[in-house]
Amino acid sequence: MTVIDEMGKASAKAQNLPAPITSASRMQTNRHVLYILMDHDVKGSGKGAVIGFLKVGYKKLFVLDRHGAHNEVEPLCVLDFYIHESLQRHGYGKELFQHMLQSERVEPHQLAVDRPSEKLLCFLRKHYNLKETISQVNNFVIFEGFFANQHAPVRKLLPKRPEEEIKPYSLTDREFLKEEVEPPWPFNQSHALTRSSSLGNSPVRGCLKPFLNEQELLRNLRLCPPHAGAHHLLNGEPGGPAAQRRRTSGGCRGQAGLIAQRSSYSRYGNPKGAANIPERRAMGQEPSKRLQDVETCLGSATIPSQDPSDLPSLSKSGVHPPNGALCSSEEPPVATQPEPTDRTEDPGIRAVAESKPSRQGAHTDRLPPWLGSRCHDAPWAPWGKQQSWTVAGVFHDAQWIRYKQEYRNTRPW
Ligand SMILES: CC(=O)SCCNC(=O)CCNC(=O)[C@H](O)C(C)(C)COP(=O)(O)OP(=O)(O)OC[C@H]1O[C@@H](n2cnc3c(N)ncnc32)[C@H](O)[C@@H]1OP(=O)(O)O
Repeated sequence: MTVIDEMGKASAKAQNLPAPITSASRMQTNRHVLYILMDHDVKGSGKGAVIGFLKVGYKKLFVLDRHGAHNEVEPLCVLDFYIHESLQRHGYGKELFQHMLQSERVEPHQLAVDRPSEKLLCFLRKHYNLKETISQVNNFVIFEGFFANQHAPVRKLLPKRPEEEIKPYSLTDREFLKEEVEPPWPFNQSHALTRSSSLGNSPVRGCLKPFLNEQELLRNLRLCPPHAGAHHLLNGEPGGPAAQRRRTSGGCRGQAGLIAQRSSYSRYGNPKGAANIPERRAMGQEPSKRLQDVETCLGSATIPSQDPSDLPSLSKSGVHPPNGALCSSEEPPVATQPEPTDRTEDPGIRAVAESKPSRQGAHTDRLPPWLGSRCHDAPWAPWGKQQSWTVAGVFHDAQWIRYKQEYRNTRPW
């Protein structure tokens, strides 16, 4: 394994590659074949010395023929080829290559070569008269005669349209050298989980972005399927109040999606969660209406729950309700009535307490607007009553919400 790793490094260096494409570990995970040329007579350790190596393997490729038609083929590919610097141009390369051709029973023109170096092109021209290449859109090079007597089945696809660019969808072994682009949240999560699981480790979360920007937030929310409660809004007349609501309901589809969003929003971003709004306001950045809608909606989806039986004791012991509103030990906390907006009227996107508090609070002026909106629906307002909420159109009782709170830790305060 050490020998293979060292050979891979030397080859990468000779080709100016940033990282080796041949290593013992990679050989274990694919079905490539490594031909190694050894000098057994070399003096020294008595174990011989490696002169060079040639790595080949079958790969599914989409290649263009002379007429520009796509062909799905699975040829034998030359993937890596290296002869030690001190021994190049001594005929060792030819010896190794010839052995491979015989062993694999292929003709040189049937091969595809993965991004050949100038030296290799000279080598193939000199020894095998491979001069004429057929242009490809990927990194593989094929030569004239490739499509004659194909040993592998060739499946013709529709000829490419001239105005369209063909994507290089044949992966090369050198593809990993390109910078890996991480898909946006939440797709990166499943990727991270899969990768770590395949290694036999317990799943490790991928990097969650500390704060989703507005565009990402809206885009991700739109991925959630619409819930039943929002359908009547979606069917409303354009331009009317229903259309106004449609914007908010569209951004907050699906309860599960809401909660997932909320989690990442508070846990990995600003510890205050939605408190980004006033901060941005202070910085002169007014969040857009849509974002406010979404954020309020997210806040609503994680309404602080209280088991009704706990509420009086909370108040008596002087513990403040979780939204931070001050309250006397005698009186229940008072909710702030937010500015009436279309979103606070929207049953599909906000949590609605069955019994709404009627009084306006004097202590909640320090609360930001979205907390006010939650206060309005404060579940602890009518003391001792059994509470239930409709979150994003789905009925939930206090126990459920409390469970969610405790086990998900999505409290924004
Ligand atoms: C898909 C891939 O693997 S691409 C990467 C190919 N590998 C490399 O570029 C690594 C560096 N190069 C090498 O390791 C070797 O030069 C190889 C593997 C390409 C060829 O091995 P060699 O043992 O040198 O080949 P061999 O001695 O049999 O044939 C020599 C011929 O190869 C070509 N060649 C070898 N070295 C060179 C060079 N420095 N410049 C130009 N052509 C060269 C020439 O056609 C040469 O013939 P010539 O000497 O008459 O000009």
